Amino acid sequence: AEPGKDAAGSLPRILVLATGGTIAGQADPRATGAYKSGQITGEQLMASVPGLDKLAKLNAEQISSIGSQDMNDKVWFALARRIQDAFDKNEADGVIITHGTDTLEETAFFLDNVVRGDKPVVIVGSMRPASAVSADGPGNLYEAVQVAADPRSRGRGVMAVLNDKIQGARSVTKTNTTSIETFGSPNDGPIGYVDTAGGIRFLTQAGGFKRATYQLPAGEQLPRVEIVYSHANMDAVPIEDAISHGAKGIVLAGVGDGNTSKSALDALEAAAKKGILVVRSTRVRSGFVTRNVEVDDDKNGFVVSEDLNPQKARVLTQLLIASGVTAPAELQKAFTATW
Ligand SMILES: NC(=O)C[C@H](N)C(=O)O
Repeated sequence: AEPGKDAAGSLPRILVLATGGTIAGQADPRATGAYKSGQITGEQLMASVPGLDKLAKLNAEQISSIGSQDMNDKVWFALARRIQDAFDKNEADGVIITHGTDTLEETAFFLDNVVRGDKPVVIVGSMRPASAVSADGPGNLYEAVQVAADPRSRGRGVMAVLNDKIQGARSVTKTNTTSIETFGSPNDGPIGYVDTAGGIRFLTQAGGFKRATYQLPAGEQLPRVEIVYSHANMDAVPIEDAISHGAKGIVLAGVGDGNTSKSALDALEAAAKKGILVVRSTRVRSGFVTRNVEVDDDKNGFVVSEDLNPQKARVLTQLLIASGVTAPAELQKAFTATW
């Protein structure tokens, strides 16, 4: 069979789940420069890109129409359930999620941890609205379909496809506020490249790491986990605030190797003693937070986030709390990428 086609020569079936974002954004003709996310439906988006029908059989559904700065648990749960249902019933050979870029990495990581099976899930967005000069959405959409439709994409977890790069859910992060070259993987780089004319080149083996999968908690809500951002002259107030608002977990966006001031560390230690899951991450863009080097994690009862940035460490902390994991060794193991 030709690449992307099954033995019968039919095109792969790709389910497109639209959530909004700038990729679906449109400038208001009366306003200069400003635009509103989530104005164009998934159906319209797919119809606007020539040639997609030669790559796959596409079926678009609208899950939400929001800017991803408003992304929430309700949409996350709807996405996870719809994807799992489509895979379990063999309704689709791959899924594409159109999404805003602001929280794209968090949705990618959440789905990477809850969706079972090895069929491709691709998340795609754009930095410019459809109505902008040199809009990047159409090319990103075309490349997203190329990746989702390719059998070599199986067993790679959730992938972010933007601006010719294919990046893994664990490592991808937004690195620039406005540039179309914004998504990067500071620790390990992309897992592949895609070009609308030249096709796909993967740089890593499929199935490179086996992610755990967590059950979706009942209801539409993940436990409250706060991120506390450390800085010079840091005190305990933000941690005390998190505790007073019922946080079940606190992620430290620490300075350097996931560190913070003595008074803040003492407050985090007190929180851990109260049964709040404390995870040390870092505001630093690359590297790994190392256990028991600058901070005595064993004594304090802390977990380190390894290579996960604060916003992703928060997602995993929520899933661990929701799954009732409490053993320190199990909590720490969950943060270590097994590849
Ligand atoms: N480029 C974008 O998609 C930005 C937009 N605020 C969003 O995240 O939905």
